[in-house]
Amino acid sequence: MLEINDLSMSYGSGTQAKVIFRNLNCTVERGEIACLVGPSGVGKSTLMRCIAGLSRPVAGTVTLDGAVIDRPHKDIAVVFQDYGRSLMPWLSVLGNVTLPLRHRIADGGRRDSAAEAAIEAVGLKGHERKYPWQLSGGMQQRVAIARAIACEPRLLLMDEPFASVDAQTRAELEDLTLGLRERLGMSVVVVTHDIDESIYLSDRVVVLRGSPAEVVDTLAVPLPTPRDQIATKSEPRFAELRARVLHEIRGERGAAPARLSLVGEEPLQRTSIAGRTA
Ligand SMILES: Nc1ncnc2c1ncn2[C@@H]1O[C@H](COP(=O)(O)OP(=O)(O)OP(=O)(O)O)[C@@H](O)[C@H]1O
Repeated sequence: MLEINDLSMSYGSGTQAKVIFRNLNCTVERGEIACLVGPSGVGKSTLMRCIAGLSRPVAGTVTLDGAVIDRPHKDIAVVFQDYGRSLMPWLSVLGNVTLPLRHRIADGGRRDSAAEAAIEAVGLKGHERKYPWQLSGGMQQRVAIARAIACEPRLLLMDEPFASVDAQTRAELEDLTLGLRERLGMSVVVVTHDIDESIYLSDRVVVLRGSPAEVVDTLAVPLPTPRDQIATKSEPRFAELRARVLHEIRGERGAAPARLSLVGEEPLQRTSIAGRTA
């Protein structure tokens, strides 16, 4: 559904040009959650901006169901880390969620209904008339998620969405994201620094490393669904995947745990950087 084809991106020009990534390839299937992980500064947010159509790559394409994305697209919604800056403090919860619908749904009643449904879906029913500053950080991020899903996107992009909330709220928002994907069937791409989170949320973890960055591995996550914060994270395969992702991020590929295929019912599926089974 989402295809990243030979994507190259750099900042600056001439001798000052800094190449962030070159000829990057990756795919995300319909209804799949993929997490992008990698060292700080590797280019994860830059890649997300290209996928969102907010930055123009210097070469290559991003396509959504075959259509080239070269500007913001109505079927792609973005949730950023900093809910404090992405919500409008002078608008109520309902006003914030309604905002992007103004250009899409002409009828005010229908617009409010769509926004109210999204607010209910993120568990904020009853808070419609409050302002962002009257809500906790986790609730504000729920408003940002409601605003994103109110548009019924085919692709939801989340850039370190839970980095600014406490651990308990983070776990709740992870489960909310999994539930929304289940209900709405959209594809989701998440940038996260939290390796446990990347495995818990993902169908696939995409590891970026290097300068220019490369997709050094794409790991299928064959953990049962629905996921559970305690049961899933207690699985031996969860610990194996965590070790594997950490090794990949650190560039210790040769040191990846040898027990991978010995624990659990099935060996972990390994896919190549193009997403093909290796
Ligand atoms: N607008 C810009 N102009 C010039 N350089 C930039 C710009 N945005 C990002 N960079 C540089 O591009 C590189 C990749 O940045 P990016 O924010 O994409 O990395 P990241 O992997 O998301 O980092 P982090 O995990 O720390 O958020 C960094 O060296 C950064 O300094």
